[in-house]
Amino acid sequence: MCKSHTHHTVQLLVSYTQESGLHGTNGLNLQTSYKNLSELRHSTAFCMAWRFYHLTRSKWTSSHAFHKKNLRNFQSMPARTATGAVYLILGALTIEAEIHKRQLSFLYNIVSCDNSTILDLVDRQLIMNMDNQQSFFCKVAGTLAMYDLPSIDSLKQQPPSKLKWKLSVKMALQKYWTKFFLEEIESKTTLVHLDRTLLKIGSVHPVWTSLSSTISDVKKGAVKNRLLTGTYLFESNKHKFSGGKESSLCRLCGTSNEDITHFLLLCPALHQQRKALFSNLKALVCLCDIDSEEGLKTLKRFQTTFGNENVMFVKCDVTDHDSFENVFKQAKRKFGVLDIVVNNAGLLAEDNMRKTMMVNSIGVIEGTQLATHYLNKESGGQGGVVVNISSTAGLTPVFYMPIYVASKYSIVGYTRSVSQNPANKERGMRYTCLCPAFTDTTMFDKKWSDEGEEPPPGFSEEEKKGALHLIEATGVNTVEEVVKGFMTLLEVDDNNGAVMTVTKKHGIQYRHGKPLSHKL
Ligand SMILES: NC(=O)C1=CN([C@@H]2O[C@H](COP(=O)(O)OP(=O)(O)OC[C@H]3O[C@@H](n4cnc5c(N)ncnc54)[C@H](O)[C@@H]3O)[C@@H](O)[C@H]2O)C=CC1
Ligand SMILES: CCCCCC(=O)CC\C=C/C=C/C=C/[C@@H](O)[C@@H](O)CCCC(=O)O
Repeated sequence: MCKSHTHHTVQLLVSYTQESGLHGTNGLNLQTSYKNLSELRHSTAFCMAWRFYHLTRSKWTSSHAFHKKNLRNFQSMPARTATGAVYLILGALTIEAEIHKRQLSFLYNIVSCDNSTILDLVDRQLIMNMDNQQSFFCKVAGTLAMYDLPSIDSLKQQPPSKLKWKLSVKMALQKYWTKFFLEEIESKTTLVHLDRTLLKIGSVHPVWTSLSSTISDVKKGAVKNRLLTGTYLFESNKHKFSGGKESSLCRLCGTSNEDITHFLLLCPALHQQRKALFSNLKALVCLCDIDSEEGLKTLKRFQTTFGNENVMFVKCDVTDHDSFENVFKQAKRKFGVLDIVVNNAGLLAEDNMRKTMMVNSIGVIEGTQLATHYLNKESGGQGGVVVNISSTAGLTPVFYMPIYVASKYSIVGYTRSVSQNPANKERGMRYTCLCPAFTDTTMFDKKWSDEGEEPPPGFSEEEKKGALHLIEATGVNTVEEVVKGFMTLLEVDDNNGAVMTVTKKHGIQYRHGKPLSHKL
């Protein structure tokens, strides 16, 4: 069969097979489906031909495109899906790698055979033809180098067992292409919900392996896959893309805009499904506060929601190193692994400069250092995220609370600086900063809005007036609004160094743009 004939025949065969029911959404388990197609493709003369012939650039390009399209179709992924995700989720090799695999197997067969005529021919080729780009030996030498495999000479001198060679080739190909695609998807914002640690060429992502083969389950898998790869179209996307012509309201509940947060966490119409799914998830929370009375009240509430065993309270003073470290020790003892630390303790006491700086500034720095030690991959942790609670008063001067402002500015500068540490990547650490404006909490006491009350300690009547004026101008966040910003900081995993404000007027905003890589 001539090579163009082979190429065309294989493309046709594959297309017919997909249309005749091999496709995952027709009810056949996707893994089985992909395996069958690979077998089919490999059993034809396709690879036999390709391992020797020099294909034209356009044939290569069309083969790559054809192969990728097949993998996308299998997984019901739209054309806009990031290439790396198409391969990594199915764990599939590229067509180039498939051909390399066969090329290397063929090489092994000839260099390890005991036919002296063939071996002489190999020697002659190695002397005469290594500069000829079209020669099999020249090509295969390049393939060996690409995958960091032993040279032809060393293979000839000490051929490993066939099994060992097959295994080395498989591992080398998987390693190379996993790295290649992980690098390719690193900066893809559409893939923020995809856990990189589950992606490996050679193994199928749980989004496919966790499904049964029923048609409805395979279809659900396709939706999950689109959510993971950022290609699912929510009503809010349709609204945006249609220039406002289509509604952004969720079709299930009809009350809020449909985006990923609404769909996964908030939509009341999906409450039952969520309850069933989330009941298996454990939210392990360690609360700590200097005020044990309030702390224990909150513990009770959390126990009702998350279960007695999943929450704990440790009394602590964040200005005291040992007291603060004790929280990390106790939490680690009970829960095993720590992955999120929120440095939230703070106070407003303009009449006590030292206390303000100790709690709001030193306390946060201490908490960040302890978190780095207890979460860090290099010191036995699994990596994680630190959220430091500053304030909009950490970004703008406020004349009547300069000490509070100083303490909150320091958190922004400190968090942005530690986030630039080049070691964070290896350590698996990221650091973020949340800056809410006035928010309806205990700290935002009645005295700020009630004209009849005395000004708070450390404030004159004049300063209180200034505060009320500012509060009126900026508005007061609800706790839920701040929580939404907080959850976004936790969930978006490429936001190391992010500083987020939450204000009544503008909602969630990132400040300072995307953090720059280390500038010094
Ligand atoms: N409520 C608001 O308008 C805003 C608050 N923030 C910040 O949010 C954080 C939380 O504040 P809120 O919930 O509003 O106030 P809150 O007063 O309810 O919470 C602060 C907590 O910190 C604890 N704390 C104080 N000193 C401590 C110490 N030495 N060791 C351990 N715990 C200590 C307090 O006991 C209290 O439970 C604070 O850092 C605050 O500065 C930021 C912007 C706006
Ligand atoms: C009253 C209870 C305690 C106060 C706790 C706070 O931290 C509240 C925030 C304090 C001051 C807020 C100032 C807000 C200023 C606005 O102009 C704001 O919109 C500016 C935001 C700064 C920025 O985006 O760069």
